[in-house]
Amino acid sequence: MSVPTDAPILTSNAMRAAEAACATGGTPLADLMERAGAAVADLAWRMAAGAPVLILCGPGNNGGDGYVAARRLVERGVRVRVAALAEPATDLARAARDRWTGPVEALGDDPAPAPLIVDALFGVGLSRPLAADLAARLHRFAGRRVIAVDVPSGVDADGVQDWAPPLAADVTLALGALKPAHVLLPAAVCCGRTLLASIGIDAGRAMRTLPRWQGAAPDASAHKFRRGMLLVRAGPMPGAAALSAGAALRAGAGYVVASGARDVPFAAIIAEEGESYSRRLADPRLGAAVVGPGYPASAALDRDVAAALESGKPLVLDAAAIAAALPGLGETSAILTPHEGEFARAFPGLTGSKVDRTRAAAKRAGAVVIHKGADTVIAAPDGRIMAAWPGSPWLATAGTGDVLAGACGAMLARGDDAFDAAVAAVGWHILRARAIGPGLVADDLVKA
Ligand SMILES: NC(=O)C1=CN([C@@H]2O[C@H](COP(=O)(O)OP(=O)(O)OC[C@H]3O[C@@H](n4cnc5c(N)ncnc54)[C@H](OP(=O)(O)O)[C@@H]3O)[C@@H](O)[C@H]2O)[C@@H](O)CC1
Ligand SMILES: Nc1ncnc2c1ncn2[C@@H]1O[C@H](COP(=O)(O)OP(=O)(O)O)[C@@H](O)[C@H]1O
Ligand SMILES: [K+]
Repeated sequence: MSVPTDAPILTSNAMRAAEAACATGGTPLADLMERAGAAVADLAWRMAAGAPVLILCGPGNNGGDGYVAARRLVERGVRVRVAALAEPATDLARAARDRWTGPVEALGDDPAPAPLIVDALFGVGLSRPLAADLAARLHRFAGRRVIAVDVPSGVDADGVQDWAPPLAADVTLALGALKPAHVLLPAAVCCGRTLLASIGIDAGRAMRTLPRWQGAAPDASAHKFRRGMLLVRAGPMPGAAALSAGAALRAGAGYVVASGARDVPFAAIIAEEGESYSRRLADPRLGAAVVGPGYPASAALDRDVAAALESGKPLVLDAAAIAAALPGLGETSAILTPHEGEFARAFPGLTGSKVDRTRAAAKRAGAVVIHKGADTVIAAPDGRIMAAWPGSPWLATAGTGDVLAGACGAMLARGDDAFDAAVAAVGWHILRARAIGPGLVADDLVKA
């Protein structure tokens, strides 16, 4: 499973708007469909490697892409059959169908499978779950290699509904831009490897997949304080703060103070008595502070969060510190790092896809939100979104969230904009997890 890095993502509505803008700008929609179908054909030609191909066409423009691909594949000498669910229902699809000169079988007659199936039944226009009889028909193709055109048919492209597609894809070719379904669970796992055919649409930069993390080496003028000084506040489970502090050093902070933690992973971490916390917050060299790792809700947490907010420093707020800080967050530059349960508690009543909910939470809080999980979504209050699918499933182990909070602190302490800091920290976290792989424990992210 993979998606292209630093690639645009559009919802179905935004896609239609981009499509319309293209048409207004002088590119007819038929040209877009021709480019889409050509890209599908090119991929199918490579994947078929000489074997026959069966293209399943739906009634809309997704089906239109299928007819174009069929024509293009025949031109390249591939043995192609087409099976249609229904007659084309749009002018574009009808025109594409009319230029396909081969026979069209009926999907309802259960056509024989081929080694490669191209699923061009439904794309962003799916308006309800697939009928049971169609799902049963598609199940019969399971086990063949499958290319999904735009999205696997049956998936809600916007990622709001968790409808399951009957036929998971080996490769999904996203058209114009990725859609939320390519980066959100449960659909993302059904897409296999997602590729992007940009087909000349201007997809903007508001919502994207994570860029590959590339930590720049410190420049010649660097010194420890300029690289960022970070304070990590320990709670009743000081091991969590120790992991955060260690991660911050590894992620590039120049100077890390752990307040109230004794057993820190590196001698280079300044482990201080908890009493010096408020004094440290006032240190003019301090770039940022982390509160929350290993610190359950309590009056003490409330006091520590209040002191952190009072300091005016950029903050990383994790776990119970998120809900504790929200009422007083004001203009504080902050990154909030909830997992699903913490998110639901801190931001009740939000609906829509994980992207919609994370965007709304960032706006409500006026802070950057890293909504963690296998399909991590990062949102800024100004609407910027970054989707981190697929991370590394080896991160599903205790303490890795503490490591992420520390990495966020390092990026904030060096002066990054909070959204850029969150993106860099998530990228660093995933890259390190992938490098370690099987058997990863949170300490490895810090020590390895
Ligand atoms: N964006 C771009 O730039 C480009 C987009 N392109 C392509 O267009 C695709 C979007 O096309 P689209 O809008 O025509 O919708 P599509 O997904 O084909 O399906 C709609 C049809 O399905 C029907 N229908 C819906 N649900 C159903 C169900 N459960 N069971 C049965 N029927 C159902 C629905 O009927 P209705 O809901 O009205 O009953 C309607 O007839 C996009 O994904 C991409 O592949 C490229 O060609 C070029 C550039
Ligand atoms: N299945 C998964 N695939 C990829 N990343 C995951 C998965 N499960 C959890 N993660 C990541 O691991 C981290 C876990 O954080 P969290 O739940 O706060 O753990 P802890 O509180 O024990 O430190 C997050 O960065 C999350 O995105
Ligand atoms: K499809």
